[in-house]
Amino acid sequence: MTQLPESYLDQMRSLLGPETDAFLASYQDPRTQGLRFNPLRRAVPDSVRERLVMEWRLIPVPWCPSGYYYPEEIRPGKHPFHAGGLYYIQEPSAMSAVEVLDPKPGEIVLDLAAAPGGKSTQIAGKLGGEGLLVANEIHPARAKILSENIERMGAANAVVVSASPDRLASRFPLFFDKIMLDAPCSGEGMFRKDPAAIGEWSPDHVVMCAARQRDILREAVKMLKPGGELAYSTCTFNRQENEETMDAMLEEFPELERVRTERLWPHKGEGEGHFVCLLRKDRDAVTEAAAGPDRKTRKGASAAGKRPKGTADAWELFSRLREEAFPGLKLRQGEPLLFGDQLYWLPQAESSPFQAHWLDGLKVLRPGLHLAEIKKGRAEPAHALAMAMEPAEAGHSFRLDPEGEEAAAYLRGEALPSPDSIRGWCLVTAEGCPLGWGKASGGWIKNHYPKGLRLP
Ligand SMILES: C[S@@+](CC[C@H](N)C(=O)[O-])C[C@H]1O[C@@H](n2cnc3c(N)ncnc32)[C@H](O)[C@@H]1O
Repeated sequence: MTQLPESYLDQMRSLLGPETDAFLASYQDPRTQGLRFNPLRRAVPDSVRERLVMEWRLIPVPWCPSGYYYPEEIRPGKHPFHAGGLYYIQEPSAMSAVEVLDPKPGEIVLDLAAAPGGKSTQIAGKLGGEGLLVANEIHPARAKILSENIERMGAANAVVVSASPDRLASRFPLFFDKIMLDAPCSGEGMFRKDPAAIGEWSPDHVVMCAARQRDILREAVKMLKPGGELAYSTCTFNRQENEETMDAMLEEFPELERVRTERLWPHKGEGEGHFVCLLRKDRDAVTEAAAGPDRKTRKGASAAGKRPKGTADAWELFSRLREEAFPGLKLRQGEPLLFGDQLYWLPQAESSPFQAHWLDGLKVLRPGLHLAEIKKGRAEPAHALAMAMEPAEAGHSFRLDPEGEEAAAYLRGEALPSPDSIRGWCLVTAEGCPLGWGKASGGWIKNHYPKGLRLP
């Protein structure tokens, strides 16, 4: 491993005292690998997960009930269950922050620095389809990966945007019950996993990261409802970016209180380093901002019962497709929304309506669940819809053995032979996990697995 900078070693000695040797010795340990099962895959029998736990020698992660360590030689990212969103591969310590935030079904949650989506997909799993997740990532290319991961895991009630924190704060003052801020940091906890990160580290970089974190936190506080909770996390060890950043926020915002702080250390548990602190905003906090986004419904904005004509026509075409191909489809509270020729289902939380025009002017990667592409006089089902469905909702589901050659062929984009009796759209599944769409005719299933996702 690359030599650690002397100033970093000094910092760790003053932070850890007599524990420093044990900490430094942990750099010689192999890095840990983790995966987290997706609670949204309700149709997958428990026996399937139990079998994987046995066959892959998975060991539970103590701080995350759905998390497991897996041995280095297992390659879960290459298995069809990964494409089917049965689990998300995530560094085990990183699973702790959402457990501390503890989102509940029905809540309105923001993940402010969300790509590639470890914490967002964990939040979506805990919401269980009820409530709303706004997942934001400032860098557009990373936001695309975030959106793909949210789609793969079948989260129907997630909106994905790419905005700076101040831009988002001006749209959503006092709107969120819970906020996750997994902040950009100096990444000291990643040195073992990613030795290249060592080269980017310097005391000045720590100072810059701490200043940036405080700027982002100020915007996060503006978006938190009175009584709401904010989990701040980093994968770094120094006090400036952790305790001192929290102290500065508590001093600046008297309406905040510290609920709990957790630190995970590589020499004390199995995993890289992580810091998490949960802050709560006083229920009676007096704020100057008006609660919630601008509530005026603008002309042309979608609102239940007053759909613009384009949306109404697209919804009609989608309804025909739904009747024919997935009559059992259950959509939670929400409303249809047409973006160009793409039809989405804008999710709604019971406690607070979300209006489409609040997204105007923001870079939106996904204004909710992508239902269909509208083509001339017909609707074609979206891949995201397949991933958010259970097999029982589809008119036809075509079951593949996840270990078999046909599942691999489907994920490579190949057509599959099918019984003559099946015609039309069918959901391709593996042990209750959706993989994507196929369209059957004449004894073959035409492959509709997206080209960009196909495996070599
Ligand atoms: C630690 S990573 C987030 C990891 C993510 N939460 C997960 O669990 O997969 C921090 C993210 O913050 C983003 N970021 C960088 N600068 C930012 C800024 N000024 N405001 C908001 N986010 C920023 C980075 O692009 C990066 O994706």
